[in-house]
Amino acid sequence: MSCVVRARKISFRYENGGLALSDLSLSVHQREKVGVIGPSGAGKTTFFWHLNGLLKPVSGGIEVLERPLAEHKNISEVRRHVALTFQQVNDQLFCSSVREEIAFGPRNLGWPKPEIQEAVERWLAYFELNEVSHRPPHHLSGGQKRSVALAAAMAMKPQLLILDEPANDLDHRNRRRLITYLKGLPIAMMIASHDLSLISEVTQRCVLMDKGTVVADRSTDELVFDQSMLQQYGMEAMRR
Ligand SMILES: Nc1ncnc2c1ncn2[C@@H]1O[C@H](COP(=O)(O)OP(=O)(O)OP(=O)(O)O)[C@@H](O)[C@H]1O
Repeated sequence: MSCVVRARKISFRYENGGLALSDLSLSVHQREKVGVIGPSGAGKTTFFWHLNGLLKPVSGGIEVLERPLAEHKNISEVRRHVALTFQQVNDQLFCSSVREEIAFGPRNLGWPKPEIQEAVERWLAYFELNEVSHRPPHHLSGGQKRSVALAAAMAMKPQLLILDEPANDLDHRNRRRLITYLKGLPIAMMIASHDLSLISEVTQRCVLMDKGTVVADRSTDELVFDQSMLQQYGMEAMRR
């Protein structure tokens, strides 16, 4: 099966900072759902920002759909395939209505009107946003904002959806809804979260990061219950 994204030995250092990524290699296949866990500061967000070109590695390389990032026409093309949703959902919403927010990406890509309309209707329905479709995203609840950000990402038909702490600000009911939505999306996904139960419900494979690199890459069912492994990295495993 071909890879949606492949990182080959990437390293990165922030200005004035230490090494945030160190020789990190990882591949994700089409339709594969992968959890990314690790202690705070392990480099999860930094890694995600490399996958759609927001940051560039100082060494190593990233391939999207089997082509190095530099060989894609431009960075917008990469971001069409690899949709990143931010930890702070407010950073992602800027249009005057939910409808506009979902239409923004497809419109920017120059899609014909009927296709844009179809994408908007499809994702409004999937994320149960019809009732708020004319409201400004900034006036919605945290759960609804999260859904709008996901709908806007999905409207561009990405091959890989990257979610950074998607359940951060959600109450129980909205967290349950999010899990159902994510399980139903038939595309590759990478989810960074400290919520191991969410990771175990949505993903089949899980990588553990520490100090900017991958220290374990196993089936989610094994890794999230591995008390001795997770304890080494200051994390608490799930209990059966
Ligand atoms: N803008 C920045 N400038 C300098 N150092 C940074 C910057 N952003 C992150 N870092 C450092 O890079 C390392 C990796 O941070 P990153 O946010 O990627 O980790 P993380 O695993 O996503 O953490 P968390 O689970 O808390 O979200 C940390 O040591 C962090 O302090």
